[in-house]
Amino acid sequence: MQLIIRNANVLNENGQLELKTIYVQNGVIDKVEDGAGADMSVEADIKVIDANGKLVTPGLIDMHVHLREPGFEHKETIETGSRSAAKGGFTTIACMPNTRPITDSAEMVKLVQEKAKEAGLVNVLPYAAITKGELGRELTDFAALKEAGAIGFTDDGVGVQNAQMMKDAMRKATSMGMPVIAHCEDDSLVEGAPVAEGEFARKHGFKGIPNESEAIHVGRDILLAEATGVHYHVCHVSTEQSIRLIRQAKEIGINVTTEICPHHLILSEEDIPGPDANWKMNPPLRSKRDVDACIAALEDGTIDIIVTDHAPHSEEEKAKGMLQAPFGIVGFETAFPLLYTKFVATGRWSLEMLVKRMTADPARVFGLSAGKLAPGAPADLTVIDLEQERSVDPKTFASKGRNTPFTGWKLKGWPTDTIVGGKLVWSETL
Ligand SMILES: NC(=O)N[C@@H](CC(=O)O)C(=O)O
Ligand SMILES: [Zn+2]
Repeated sequence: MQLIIRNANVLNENGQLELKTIYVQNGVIDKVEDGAGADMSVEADIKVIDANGKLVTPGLIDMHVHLREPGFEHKETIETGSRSAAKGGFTTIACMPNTRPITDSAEMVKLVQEKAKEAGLVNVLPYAAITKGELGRELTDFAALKEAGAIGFTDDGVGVQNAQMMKDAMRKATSMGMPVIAHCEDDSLVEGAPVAEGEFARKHGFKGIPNESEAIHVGRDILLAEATGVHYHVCHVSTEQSIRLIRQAKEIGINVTTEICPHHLILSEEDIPGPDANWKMNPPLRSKRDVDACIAALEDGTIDIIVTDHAPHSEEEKAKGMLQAPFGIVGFETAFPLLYTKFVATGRWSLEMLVKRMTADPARVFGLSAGKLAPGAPADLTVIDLEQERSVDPKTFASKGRNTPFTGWKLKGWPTDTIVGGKLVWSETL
């Protein structure tokens, strides 16, 4: 046996917690036994982790992250991003291609994989661009990118503006059994606007980003997905209108899935305290009405999964102010505690639902072998202390990014140990 985790509180099929002992061999879960497990004497070659009754879940999965390497190493590297993910309890992450150069060639996909392997922390799955340079003009070589290991196609960071281009991409992706993942944004409606339309924009004299700039693409692409049969996945959904369209499309059997970020479930534009770019992200914080629609959609399954959209930027870049600073906030190290504190500790959601939307559901949507805690599954596991309470302090982040609107928030449910392929890659006690 390679690793034994005893005293693990594990969710059973009925969503109840049960004490288990998890045995790991060759990077795979070998068996899960009832009970806390004997106080095993330490044998030289077996590592024993005593979870002390803490929650143990399948490793968290994050299907929308920005690792910035190559090209923007001052914001993050694959190594610092992987460490930040591990600290947040994530064992599998899927990284976006908006690096410099853009991940639009087999060579770049391989580079990301090599750097991730060197870091040796979490599983990093690369997305590749839909169009060369994410410029929206010419499709990339989908076959070569798939062959190199890309798991899907996306121009995240920008929307594909041309409908014919998107349709061609979907046709090609369908023929290869690959998903198209879309950042939904119509450029003509958002130019020069740093925040959503609403009270905050009016008060500070900013042009507002309207809801329909997202929903127009969602509606267009649902029709294109219907025509082409592609698996169409909507990035970081944030509006009532997009949700309405996705719900209707699902009802009539169109192959559409979607994701949401913690901040779009917790914050609205009314919460923005002032013109501070740590509150600037894309999509922007919307109205309370949108937040309520997002929560309800996650609860009824219209929204399939939770992602962080971890988007680190340097302090200098974020200090440029609301208009000039880039969009994006970090997400790995606060995601689980935020959602646990806000929705589970308050009794609105079951623990089971939160864990499912961050493990089994992303695995189902993207066909991954991860996401379950059972014999034969990869030994990717997260230990979480549901009782531990502390405040968010960006200075302690493993990420290079400090750009979060959640500084000082007192949260419960902090990951304490992260295991990938049977290897302890992060522990608060290390
Ligand atoms: N979400 C953001 O606000 N920013 C992302 C791009 C993106 O995901 O659209 C980034 O790369 O910084
Ligand atoms: Zn995006």
